[in-house]
Amino acid sequence: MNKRSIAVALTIAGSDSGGGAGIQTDLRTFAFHCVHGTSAITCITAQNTLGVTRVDAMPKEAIIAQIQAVVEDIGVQAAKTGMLLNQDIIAAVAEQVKVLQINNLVVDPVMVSRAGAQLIDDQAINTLRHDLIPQAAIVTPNRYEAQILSGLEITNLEEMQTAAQVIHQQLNVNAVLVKGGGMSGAGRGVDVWFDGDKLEVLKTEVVDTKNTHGTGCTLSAAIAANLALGHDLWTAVQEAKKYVTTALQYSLDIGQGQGPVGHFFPLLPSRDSSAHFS
Ligand SMILES: Nc1ncnc2c1ncn2[C@@H]1O[C@H](COP(=O)(O)OP(=O)(O)OP(=O)(O)O)[C@@H](O)[C@H]1O
Ligand SMILES: Cc1ncc(CO)c(N)n1
Repeated sequence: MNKRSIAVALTIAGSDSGGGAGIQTDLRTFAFHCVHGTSAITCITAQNTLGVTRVDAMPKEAIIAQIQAVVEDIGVQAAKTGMLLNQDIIAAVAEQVKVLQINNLVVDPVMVSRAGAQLIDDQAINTLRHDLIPQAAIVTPNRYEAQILSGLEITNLEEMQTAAQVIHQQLNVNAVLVKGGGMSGAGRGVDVWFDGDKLEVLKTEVVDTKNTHGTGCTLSAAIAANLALGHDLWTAVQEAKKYVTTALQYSLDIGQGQGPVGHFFPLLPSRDSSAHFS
């Protein structure tokens, strides 16, 4: 049998039982980019469109074993991290990224939900800041995470731009994308990129939907997928931004709360960009 060559990406993240964020969304995003998805599960959330009802952390040895099993045999061209939950897990992941020399790492610093609730404690944030983020090709904080990482309040586009520059400098990270999903008014859905050279505003149309669960995971997974395919970082970010916008246009109206973004649009018989699933 012929061996086919395919790009491989790894997601190090939590499981979302509702299928809208975390590992489930990451693997779907990889698949729809024609990238083979591998995973290291950090925690199991009991979650649906209404929220998270329980979180169980995986033992750190199990997380390390998953990463080693994938990288030492299969190898990965890119990776992303999502929900890492606690300091022990963050430290273990940071150590593996270093030892196994995982390149093209996208760090989605999952710390605060879009609604503004802090998900991990201060010690964990410190370890994220010092041990993991400096190893990233790009870090993708949302508005609230960018506030924590920069120490600045963010209420408008100008403050997003300042925060991106401060994070770049203070955390010694290659590139920063401050995401504007949590902004109101004209800033909603506008992201800011800074790589120490170019300060860019990424803008697509605002999608008017309540079903935005998994936008951050989809964006970071799509950046990783594009990096695995060999695109440069700036191209990967632009492509990923377009991808998440389309996924929002095809978001799924399931459950009683905030439904997830939709990844199935390439499979639909007739694509109507104004259509939402219902
Ligand atoms: N209504 C919207 N219209 C257009 N783009 C949006 C909208 N909501 C979010 N986005 C985009 O989705 C991407 C993810 O940003 P967001 O700020 O939602 O991340 P997050 O808070 O990490 O997401 P999550 O809800 O998965 O935790 C960004 O590119 C953002 O601009
Ligand atoms: C498992 C998981 N990862 C990330 C997020 C952030 O959207 C979430 N809600 N759940």
